[in-house]
Parts: sequence; C-alpha cells; structure tokens
Amino acid sequence: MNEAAPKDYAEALGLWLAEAPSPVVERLPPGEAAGRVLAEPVQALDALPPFDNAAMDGFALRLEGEALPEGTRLRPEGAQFAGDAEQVSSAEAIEITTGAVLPAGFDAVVPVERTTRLADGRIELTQAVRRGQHIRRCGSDIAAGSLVLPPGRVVDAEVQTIAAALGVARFGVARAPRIAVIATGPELVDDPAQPLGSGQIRNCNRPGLAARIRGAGAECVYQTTIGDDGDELEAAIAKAEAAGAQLVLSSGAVSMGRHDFVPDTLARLGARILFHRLRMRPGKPILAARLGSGLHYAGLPGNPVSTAVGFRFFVEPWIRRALGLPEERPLRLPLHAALPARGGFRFHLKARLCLDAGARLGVEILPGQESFRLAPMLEANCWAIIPADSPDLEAGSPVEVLPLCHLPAFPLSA
Ligand SMILES: Nc1nc2c(c(=O)[nH]1)N[C@H]1C(S)=C(S)[C@@H](COP(=O)(O)OP(=O)(O)OC[C@H]3O[C@@H](n4cnc5c(N)ncnc54)[C@H](O)[C@@H]3O)O[C@H]1N2
Ligand code: MOO
Repeated sequence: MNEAAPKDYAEALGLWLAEAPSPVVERLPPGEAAGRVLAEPVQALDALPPFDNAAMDGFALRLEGEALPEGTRLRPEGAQFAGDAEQVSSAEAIEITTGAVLPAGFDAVVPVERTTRLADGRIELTQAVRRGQHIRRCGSDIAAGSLVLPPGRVVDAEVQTIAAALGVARFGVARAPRIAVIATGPELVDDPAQPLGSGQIRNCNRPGLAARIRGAGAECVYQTTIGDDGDELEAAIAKAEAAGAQLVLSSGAVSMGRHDFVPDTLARLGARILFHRLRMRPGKPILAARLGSGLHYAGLPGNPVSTAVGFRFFVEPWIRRALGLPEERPLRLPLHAALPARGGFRFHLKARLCLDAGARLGVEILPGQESFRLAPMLEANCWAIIPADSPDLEAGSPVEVLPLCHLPAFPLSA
C-alpha cells in the first residue's frame, strides 16, 4: 500500500483522471436518449422552417413596391391551407392559414383581423401592409447544413424537440459509464421495515450513491452491502465486474480504524493505489485504485457527506471524462459573510446561492458543516470550495462555487 504523505486535491485528481475512460459512442433514437450526452455533432440536413410560410391566418398578398396603403382593396381567389402542397396562383390575394406554404409571387401576409370583407367579395386593408410581413422564411430559424448541436450537449426537452423538427432519426451519444456501489459496515440496515438494533444505523450511502450515479448521467449496474470483511469485499468486486462495472465505489472502511479493511484488501488483490488520504475535508481518507483487470476503484469515506463530496469531486469528474464533457468551471461569487481561515486542508462547504438586499448573487456558507450532518444538505444548492491555506476571508470575498451535481439545471459554459 502507498503510505506516501497526503496529496493535494489537484494532484490526486490529475492521477485519477489520467486513467479515466474515453467516451464510447452508441446510437439511439432521440426519444430514448433523454439525459444522455451527445458524443457526435448533429447537422441540420433540412432547413427550419423547411419552406417560406405564413405566420398568421389571413391573406397572402402581392406587393408591387415596399408597402400597400391602408384602404387598398383586393380580390382574394383560392386558398392555401397548412399541409396543402404549394398552389400556383396568379390572384392578387389568396386566403392562407398559419404554417401554410407561401405560394410563389406572394410577399406579405395580412392577418384576417386587419381586413374587412366588402359586399362584392373583395377585402379592404384596415392597416398598411409592408413587404415581408408575417412571413417565416425558409431556414431563418436553422439553415440547412448548419451545426445545430455540438458534442457535449445534454439531451433535454429542447434538444429532443429540435431533433424531431429536423427529422433526426438517431443521436450518437456517449454510453453511460457503468458503476457499482458497495456499502461496507456491519452496522448498516438496508430494510426500512427492520427496527434498528443497538448500534445499528440505516444505510443511506448505498441508495444515495445509486441516486447520484443516475443523476450524474451514469448507470448503477450493481449494488450491495457487506460487513467489515475482506473476503466479502473481494466477492462483491467480482460480482460488480461480472455485472459490467467499469468503476466500483465503496463507502466506509478507508480510515484509520481496526476495521478499515478496504486498503488492505485492495493491496491483497494486487491493486495499484493511486492515492490514499488527501488534504481535503470532508473526504480526507478517500482512496483511489486500479485493479489488475483495469477496474477503477474509489474508496469513499463512510460519513455520508464525505461520501457525497468524494462522489462530487472525484467520481463526477471521472464520469465527465467518460461522457466526453470538458472540465467544469466553478463560478466565483462573493461570500455573504466573513469566513475564518481553516488551515491546510481544502474544504468543500455546504452552501447556498443567495441574493443580497440589492438582488446581487452571492454565496452563504451554511451552519452544520460536520460530515455526519445530512440536514443542511437539504438547504444547500451548491458547494463552496475553499482552497488549502486560505486566509481569513471577509464578507464579499470571491469564492469558487459548483452546483451540487455536475449536470445543473442552468449549465454555464466558457
Ligand atoms: N483516528 C482517526 N479516525 C478517523 C479519521 C482519522 O483520520 N483518524 N478520519 C475521520 C474521517 S475524516 C472520516 S470521513 C471517517 C471515515 O471513515 P471510514 O471511511 O473508515 O468510514 P467508517 O468508519 O466505516 O464510517 C464512518 C461513519 O460513517 C457511517 N457510515 C458508513 N457507511 C455508511 C452508510 N452506508 N450509510 C450511513 N452511514 C454510514 C459509519 O457508521 C460511521 O459513523 O473516519 C473518521 N475517523
Ligand atoms: O472526510 Mo472526513 O468527513 O474529512 O470528516
């Protein structure tokens, strides 16, 4: 086992990501690709709108010049409805509905409510009409041949709508990375119906990690709970591999206690330890390794917030690599209140974006930062990152902030 001095976060992350997998492309119909990340660009084969068409129900008109004055009288002949093939018409006006092809030679649309119908069947304009008004031009939304969706775009409702509008039959998306969860600890109870015995607690890291995996765009292919036993861990790792896992996450048993058997078991299995223990909190005892089979392993500390931090700051960057996503860029936001120096560790603090009296965005550090406290996580909507050896910070000092999940509701890019 590598007992080298604790590494800092950046160095450890570099070691870990250097071995992360590259994206593997699979082709899916857009309807099945929700939440997936595009691995290939999407080009518009057709223009959108695909033809010049009316934006209003009314009449298509021919204009000699730039405008027709109010009071002009025109005789409509025929009709062009949405879904009709383009009519050939030499009339001075033709009835038209929203979305209908604008027949050749017509260059404006007047809404029906801007006309009055005369007794002789003609219409009279109650307002002047300008050339081009109420016409949606072919390709004015998306030009044929243009790049519509770059790789790295998450497939959401907007992407699915545009893909359908353009007739995209399949997306090339990154295959969801396959991850397994092994919760360790004889104190853990999985069944919510089971009353807790003395010394027992409910297992929240196993379902919590499974949910984080799904939310981060990966797939949880196997999950189990084991006692403090190396043979059980070895068997669980074998099952995770058989289920197709590329990465195994364990929670617990990586610290200094007599039952912290994960590092020794990995050493017995011949794993290469990339790092163990970092100058960061929560998550100080985190361990990363690579097994001989190529399986990636992250030993996350058992305190639930340490598990969450290990996931957010190591597993999610790994998932981003496997999905072909670029490195995240934290926001820099002013602290709502002063924050005393915290020493030589990098801290990930439960935090909340907030507005000051002038409605300016800032970040509030929440009370209850210990890594066993879950309740503040319900208040939190981001992590504030305080680098190692930061001095006392005054209110208003900028700090780096990342959302709770790497796939946020409001993605920001460079
Ligand atoms: N002498 C030292 N003791 C500890 C150190 C240290 O440096 N020296 N580090 C502390 C830090 S920091 C952390 S974090 C914890 C992490 O320890 P482990 O990863 O070995 O985790 P456990 O001891 O197995 O569990 C810690 C804590 O979390 C609870 N737990 C574990 N798994 C789950 C689960 N699936 N669901 C809910 N809660 C879970 C467990 O019951 C313990 O309370 O070590 C400190 N100690
Ligand atoms: O990871 Mo421990 O939670 O640093 O407190």
